[in-house]
Amino acid sequence: MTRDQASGLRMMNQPNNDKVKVIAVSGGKGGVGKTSVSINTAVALAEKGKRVLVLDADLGLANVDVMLGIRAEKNLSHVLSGDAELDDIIVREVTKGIGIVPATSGTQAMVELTQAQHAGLIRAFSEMRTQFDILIVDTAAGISDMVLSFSRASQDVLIVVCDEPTSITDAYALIKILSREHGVFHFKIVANMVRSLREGMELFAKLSKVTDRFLDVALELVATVPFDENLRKSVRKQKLVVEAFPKSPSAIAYHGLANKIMTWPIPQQPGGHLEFFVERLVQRKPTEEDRASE
Ligand SMILES: Nc1ncnc2c1ncn2[C@@H]1O[C@H](COP(=O)(O)OP(=O)(O)OP(=O)(O)O)[C@@H](O)[C@H]1O
Repeated sequence: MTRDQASGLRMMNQPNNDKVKVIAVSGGKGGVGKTSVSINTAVALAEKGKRVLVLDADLGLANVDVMLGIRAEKNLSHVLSGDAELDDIIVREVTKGIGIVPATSGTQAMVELTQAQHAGLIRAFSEMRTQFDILIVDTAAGISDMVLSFSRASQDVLIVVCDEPTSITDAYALIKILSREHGVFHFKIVANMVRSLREGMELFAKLSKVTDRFLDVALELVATVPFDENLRKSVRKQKLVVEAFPKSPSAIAYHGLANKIMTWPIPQQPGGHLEFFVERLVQRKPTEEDRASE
C-alpha cells in the first residue's frame, strides 16, 4: 500500500463515515432480480429514515436508467481517473433519501486497477461529504473479479436466487468461489419470483442441500419475494414498485427485508465499516511473484 493510500484510509476515521453498513447484492445469474432487490430495498430503508447509497456495480446504469428514466453523465470511471468526485456523480433525483453511484463503464476488474486508480478510489471514499448509513452494492451477473471484490469487501452478502436450475447452479458457483478463495462463509439468501412462501423455502432448501454437502458455509433465508406483475408494471411507469404499488406483495417483501437489515449489527471498529470496505475492495489476491518475494 502506498503512503497516499494509507493516509487516505486514516482520513476515514471521521464521524462522517462512521458506522456504515455495506451490503453486496449478488446472484451469479443475470436477470434474477438483483437490481430490483437493491433499489426497492434501498427506498424501503429510506422510508424508515435511513440514508442509503446504492453503488451500481452492474454494467452502466442500464437497469436503473431504464427502471427510473434517469441518465447519468458521469460514473465511477471518472472518479477513478480523478475527473470527478464521488459526491458529484451521485444521482439524487430517484427518490428522497437515496443516492445512486453510477457504475464504472466496462467490466474492468477492481483487482486490475492501477496504483493510481486504487489511490483514487480510496481518496474518493475518504473525501466523500455525503453522509449515509447504508451502502448497497448492486453487483453484475457472473463471477467476474469485480463481483468477487465487492462481495468480499462487504459486511453482508445477499444472494438473489429464483427457482430455475441455472440460477441455483450459478448461485452455488458464486458461493463456492467466494468461500474457497475469498474467505466469505456467510450468505443471506433472497428467494425471488416465488409463488408462495413454501416455494421460497423449498428453493432455499435446494440450494442449502448442495452447499451443505460440498461447502463449509452458512446460508440464511432472509427474504422471499413473490412473483409480482406489479414489478413489471411499475418499470413501465418508470417507478419503483415500493412507490407505485406499496401494498403489492413484492413491496411488502422488500419492506420486510429492509426491516431485517435494520436489525443487523452495525460494525463497531473505528472508522465504521467504510474503511474496511475500501481496504478490502482494493486488496489484490497475492500473485506468484508476491509469494516468491515473501
Ligand atoms: N419478484 C418479481 N416478480 C416479477 N418480476 C420480477 C421480480 N423481480 C424481478 N423481476 C423482473 O425481472 C427482470 C430482471 O430483474 P432485475 O433487472 O432486477 O434483475 P438483475 O438480476 O438485476 O438483472 P441483470 O443481471 O440483467 O442486471 C425485470 O424485468 C424485473 O422487473
